[in-house]
Amino acid sequence: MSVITIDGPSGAGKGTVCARLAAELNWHLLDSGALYRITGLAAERQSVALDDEPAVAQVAAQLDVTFEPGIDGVAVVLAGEEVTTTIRTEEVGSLASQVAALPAVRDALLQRQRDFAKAPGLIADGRDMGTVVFPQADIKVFLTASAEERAQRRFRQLTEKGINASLPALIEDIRARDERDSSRAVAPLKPAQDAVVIDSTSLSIDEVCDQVMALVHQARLI
Ligand SMILES: Nc1ncnc2c1ncn2[C@@H]1O[C@H](COP(=O)(O)OP(=O)(O)OP(=O)(O)O)[C@@H](O)[C@H]1O
Ligand SMILES: Nc1ccn([C@@H]2O[C@H](COP(=O)(O)O)[C@@H](O)[C@H]2O)c(=O)n1
Repeated sequence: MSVITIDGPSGAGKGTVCARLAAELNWHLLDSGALYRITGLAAERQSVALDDEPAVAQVAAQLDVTFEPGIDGVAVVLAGEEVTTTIRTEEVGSLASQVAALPAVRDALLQRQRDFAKAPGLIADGRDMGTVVFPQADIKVFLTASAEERAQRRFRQLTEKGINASLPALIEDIRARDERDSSRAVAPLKPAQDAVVIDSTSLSIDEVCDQVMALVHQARLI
């Protein structure tokens, strides 16, 4: 059973690339950010203060969540309610990065993430997949891009959905999230020592996927 980890900052293209690779290889997919987003949302809905670490960790440990594959992708169902779109908002992203800074929350989600590793293989998307969750992964990629390019991508993504967005606000938000994710004491966002760094600032999605597939062939995983 092989594992490929793709870590990196928000908007670098991890989710897009991981989904394509998982489909192409017919492997399992772990969107670890979704677990932190769901934890943030569940804590807020249960009126749990985000700085109450034991209480938020309990929310994380007891998440009543299912991932239901369908024609339009994977539906996320929290306590019987579909929250697929809700968890993708910038607001929930911010809740996620707050709860993700709590060590007890990360501990509570660790085994749930490792349980996604099943034959024939797993593509794991996150911030600490190669450093903490799957340190023995066969291939580790750190996918990055400039903050301006990542904000532009997010801006296009939101305006295509008809959602009003401000580019300067998105740049600021992305920088704040990078700072929070990189400076936290536990599992900070950083490339694993043995990661291959891919800067996608001027690469297309296809070019990034081709580079990762070249690593897959080089490692003879398929
Ligand atoms: N190389 C690329 N060139 C242009 N656009 C891209 C590229 N990679 C991804 N995108 C677009 O950028 C947006 C963000 O990509 P994606 O959601 O995959 O990033 P992410 O790293 O998973 O972000 P997050 O961690 O916040 O979920 C999407 O609209 C996607 O289509
Ligand atoms: N392995 C991970 C994944 C995510 N986070 C935190 O969750 C936030 C949301 O993640 P997305 O990938 O869905 O944008 C992210 O900003 C991180 O704070 C994490 O800590 N570890």
